[in-house]
Amino acid sequence: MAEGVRRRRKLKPVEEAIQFSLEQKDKNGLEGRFISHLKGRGVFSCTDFEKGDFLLEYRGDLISKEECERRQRIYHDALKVFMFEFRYNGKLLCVDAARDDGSLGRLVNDDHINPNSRMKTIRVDGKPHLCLFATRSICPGEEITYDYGDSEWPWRCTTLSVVEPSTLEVNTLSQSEDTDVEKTLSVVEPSTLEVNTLSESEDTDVEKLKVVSDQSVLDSSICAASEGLEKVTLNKDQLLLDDQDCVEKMSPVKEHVLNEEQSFCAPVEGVKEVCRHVVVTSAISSMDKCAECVGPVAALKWIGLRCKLCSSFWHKSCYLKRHEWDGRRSSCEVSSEEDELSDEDYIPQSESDHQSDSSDG
Ligand SMILES: C[S@@+](CC[C@H](N)C(=O)[O-])C[C@H]1O[C@@H](n2cnc3c(N)ncnc32)[C@H](O)[C@@H]1O
Repeated sequence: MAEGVRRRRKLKPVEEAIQFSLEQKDKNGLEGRFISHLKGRGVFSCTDFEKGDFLLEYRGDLISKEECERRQRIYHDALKVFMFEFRYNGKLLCVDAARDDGSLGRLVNDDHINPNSRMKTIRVDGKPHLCLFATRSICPGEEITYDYGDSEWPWRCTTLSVVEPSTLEVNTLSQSEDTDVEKTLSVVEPSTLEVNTLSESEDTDVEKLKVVSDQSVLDSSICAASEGLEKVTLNKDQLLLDDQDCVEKMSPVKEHVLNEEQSFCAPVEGVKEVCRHVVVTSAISSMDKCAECVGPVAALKWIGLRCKLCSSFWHKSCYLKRHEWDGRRSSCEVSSEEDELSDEDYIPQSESDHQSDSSDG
């Protein structure tokens, strides 16, 4: 067949995952949307996907356990949820997606009951990448979800919050979404160690290992334990089998302190905000959350305050509730860090600052 008319071979899902990982791009057919004040944003399909299809990469900085610990010390809670820890080749690693680079992988929400995708690690040029693959067919309009792993994620419980009638707000737009229950507890199955070798039509040339965490290491009631993790090892040109070790666990960080005594998945206790914030006025993405009220922001891009060190952002009025700000810089209570930025680094406060204050909290 002549070169010009040779039909391009459809890429296998893992090959596609490599391609998108290398290009640092998201695939067409998916979009981010604001869902509700409780859930924040999510990712939705605008096309049909088949079981096994590559969907998205959870893109961010690939960092070591030590760097992850360091960033956790300075990040606000609202940013820590974007840190995805996982074990790879026996090492604890983290993909830090706290910086909003516009990628969709960081916006995919949890569903432990009926998720439609699963996170796998693929190796590209020697480095692990976290990629989501469909576990069933997905229709246009469906939200993409995966199981964050066994943990007491607050949204998983079923306790209804009691709202005083006097504080009820009439908001026709968000009413239906906000009747979502507030979740405070979850039932967690005890972890067991199991290793399965599975084969799936699309990935027949790779071995997939499923490992659920060892109970001796994890307290299942508090840990973001691993579940259904799969590893696909690849390089740019070739799919390789890699059976020497397996991915033990992966999950977005749920407010963890990582140190040797507490296991990897112990919850944070008494972690103080140590960032001496250096705030500047900044245009904030319409879908980002204020670190203080974790609340909604304006429908359009808004002007708020952003810390240059930890990248948290706030409504100005929210920030001022807890911090001092002279219009140029600010500091948090607990820190020994000196901010050494020059005056040129600060954007003066302007009238346009906090134009979205109406949407506070
Ligand atoms: C990695 S972020 C996902 C994107 C997030 N929804 C946003 O708007 O930025 C993880 C955070 O999303 C929220 N989230 C994820 N799954 C959720 C769910 N099923 N219900 C409610 N909130 C959820 C929680 O606030 C969680 O800390």
